[in-house]
Amino acid sequence: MEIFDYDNILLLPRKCRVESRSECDPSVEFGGRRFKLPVVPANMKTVLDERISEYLAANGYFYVMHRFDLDNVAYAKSMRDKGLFVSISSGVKAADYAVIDRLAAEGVGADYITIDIAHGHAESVRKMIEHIKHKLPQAFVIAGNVGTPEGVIDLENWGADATKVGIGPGKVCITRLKTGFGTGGWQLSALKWCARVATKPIIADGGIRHHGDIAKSVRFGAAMVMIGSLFAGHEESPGTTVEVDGKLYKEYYGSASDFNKGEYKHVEGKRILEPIKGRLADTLREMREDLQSSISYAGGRTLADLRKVNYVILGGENAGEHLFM
Ligand SMILES: NC(=O)C1=CN([C@@H]2O[C@H](COP(=O)(O)OP(=O)(O)OC[C@H]3O[C@@H](n4cnc5c(N)ncnc54)[C@H](OP(=O)(O)O)[C@@H]3O)[C@@H](O)[C@H]2O)C=CC1
Ligand SMILES: Nc1nc2c(ncn2[C@@H]2O[C@H](COP(=O)(O)O)[C@@H](O)[C@H]2O)c(=O)[nH]1
Repeated sequence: MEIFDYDNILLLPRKCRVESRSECDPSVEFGGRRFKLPVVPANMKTVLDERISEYLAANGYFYVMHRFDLDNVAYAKSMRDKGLFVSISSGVKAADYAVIDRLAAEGVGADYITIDIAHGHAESVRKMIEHIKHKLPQAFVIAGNVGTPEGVIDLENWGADATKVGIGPGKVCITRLKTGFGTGGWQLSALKWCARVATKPIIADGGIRHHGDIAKSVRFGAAMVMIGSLFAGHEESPGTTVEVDGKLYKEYYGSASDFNKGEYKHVEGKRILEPIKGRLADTLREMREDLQSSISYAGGRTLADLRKVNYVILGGENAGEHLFM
């Protein structure tokens, strides 16, 4: 199997078919809605809050609200009151079952539910998918995280409508150091490996460091790309602002860090400081422009055209040119 990651792959251009990059359409259909970008901010406390999720939903972007220190039912009701779609996260504990029961009993429902646990290839996830499908059959269920084709196949067979791939490639992740497991360092080839067996959409989760990595994720099979660090550190971001040597930073911490958990138990995440990088809307605009450029280099007009390009692996024993998947 080829092993590579975002920083040692480049996509190869094909003859341009547009006169302007504005003709390239980076929008994507996902779970019955069309979104402006195949990108979703990570469901983490220092990446988004209620205000950011409202902004995203109201402006044509996909979002997944985090599930930490949040009343999911009250949150879902407030989104419904504003006429916005509801996309929440769920764990697999008793309290999470109670949330699903209340969403059903109170008629609030949810449009998207992301079951988001560290080791998502698990019976606990099978049971939660089953429960959601029973109580809220209209909800689009995203389940993860997994890092192997076996994980994708099982989650799909258990009823997940999309799977989330990525064990430990995140910027604030320490899973591979603490446990010796994961897709950190080879996330892009793990995505390719998983996409080969997937029959439903995959969300590539973690490891995105540059906007070009979004196009690379789509090339190797992602329908949607989940991003933490590039979205943390905006003026609107929820993390605490910290000043170091006259420069402003925002904190960005892992959901499995002691900062998120409130205790040092099964810690698999750390806290870092992200330099403040301006307004979220500007980053989203630049991501859209960059992805339009990517599509033009692919010789295409839509996101799907990115899947058609060849690529080269730079350096290492897998180096060389590759024709299609
Ligand atoms: N993508 C990634 O690489 C990772 C992401 N995270 C993120 O951190 C957050 C917290 O994750 P998590 O701790 O799972 O969520 P929860 O604290 O909600 O735990 C979920 C359940 O899964 C169990 N569990 C967690 N890890 C394992 C494991 N390795 N083997 C068996 N059971 C397990 C927990 O039990 P118990 O605690 O008793 O074991 C608990 O019952 C999530 O948002 C998750 O996505 C965390 C680590 C890696
Ligand atoms: N191993 C851990 N992974 C985590 C933790 N908190 C979040 N995450 C994952 O990281 C991505 C974001 O990655 P980035 O490279 O874009 O910053 C996020 O979506 C989760 O899947 C954690 O504490 N440990």
